[in-house]
Amino acid sequence: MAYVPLNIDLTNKQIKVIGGGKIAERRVKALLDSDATIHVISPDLTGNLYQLYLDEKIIWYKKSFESKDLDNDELIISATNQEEVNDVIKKSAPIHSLINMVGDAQGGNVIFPGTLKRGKLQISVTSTGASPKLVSNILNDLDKQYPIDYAEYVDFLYECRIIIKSLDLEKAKKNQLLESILSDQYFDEDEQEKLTNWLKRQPKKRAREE
Ligand SMILES: C[C@@]1(CC(=O)O)c2cc3[nH]c(cc4nc(cc5[nH]c(cc(n2)[C@H]1CCC(=O)O)[C@@](C)(CC(=O)O)[C@@H]5CCC(=O)O)C(CC(=O)O)=C4CCC(=O)O)c(CCC(=O)O)c3CC(=O)O
Ligand SMILES: NC(=O)C1=CN([C@@H]2O[C@H](COP(=O)(O)OP(=O)(O)OC[C@H]3O[C@@H](n4cnc5c(N)ncnc54)[C@H](O)[C@@H]3O)[C@@H](O)[C@H]2O)C=CC1
Repeated sequence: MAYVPLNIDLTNKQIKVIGGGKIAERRVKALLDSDATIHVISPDLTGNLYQLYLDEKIIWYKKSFESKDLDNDELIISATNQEEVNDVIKKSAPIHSLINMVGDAQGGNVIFPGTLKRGKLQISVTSTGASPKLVSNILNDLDKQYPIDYAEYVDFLYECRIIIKSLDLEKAKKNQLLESILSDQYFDEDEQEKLTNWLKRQPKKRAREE
């Protein structure tokens, strides 16, 4: 089975996480920024999940899973430590749902990659279940390669790209500019400022059309 990498917007979607242990907590943390509604079904919760429940970041059903618990869920995360329960969850999932089986890489239709985040830059790595530890090692290497302040650097690139797109230039010239802003000198904030100011002074596309 081949898994296709996609980045998904889950705003206002309904997510059910079944299980309240360590891995459920990891998934909930990965989903917290998504503005989805997160329901957790589990007789117990880790301390951190319980705090998220108190803070009203998640909705908690203090109970064991039953088939009827799944209805309009766009994403289901099966994260109990009971294989039989995980099997029932999989069988009860509505046909259209995305389902992640944390204990069986190929059992669901969604795999959570390991992710390194630097603001708008996200690097996701998966081995499709072959070796989570390899994924972890690769993420550690990437962590050293892309320091924390990369988030600001990526914001700078984003700002430049918006301006460059608006300029009165041939496509080839724009591509050249987009390439040149990747030069190491622009890791420096003063250089960044000089360049953005210069770009802002260049003639805009619309100015000529008018
Ligand atoms: C399919 C997937 C789940 C999904 O899609 O949700 C999955 C499945 C399983 N993991 C298992 C075990 C371990 N997982 C880790 C670590 C991570 N696992 C992650 C992802 C995934 N793990 C998904 C695809 C991964 C891929 O791309 O290949 C990471 C990358 C991201 C994350 O979880 O957030 C995170 C590193 C994050 C980081 O370091 O930052 C460690 C290492 C450790 O904890 O040190 C171990 C113990 C060592 C070992 O067993 O190898 C087991 C056996 C369970 C058992 O034996 O009971 C299964 C079940 C199975 O074998 O299928
Ligand atoms: N994806 C990954 O990286 C990893 C996945 N795993 C897999 O994930 C599974 C869960 O691991 P952990 O979170 O560490 O286990 P855990 O023991 O910390 O948590 C299991 C949770 O499931 C709940 N649960 C049990 N029966 C239930 C039921 N009938 N209905 C609702 N909730 C129920 C428990 O109350 C508990 O909250 C493991 O069995 C393993 O197969 C394990 C390690 C890493």
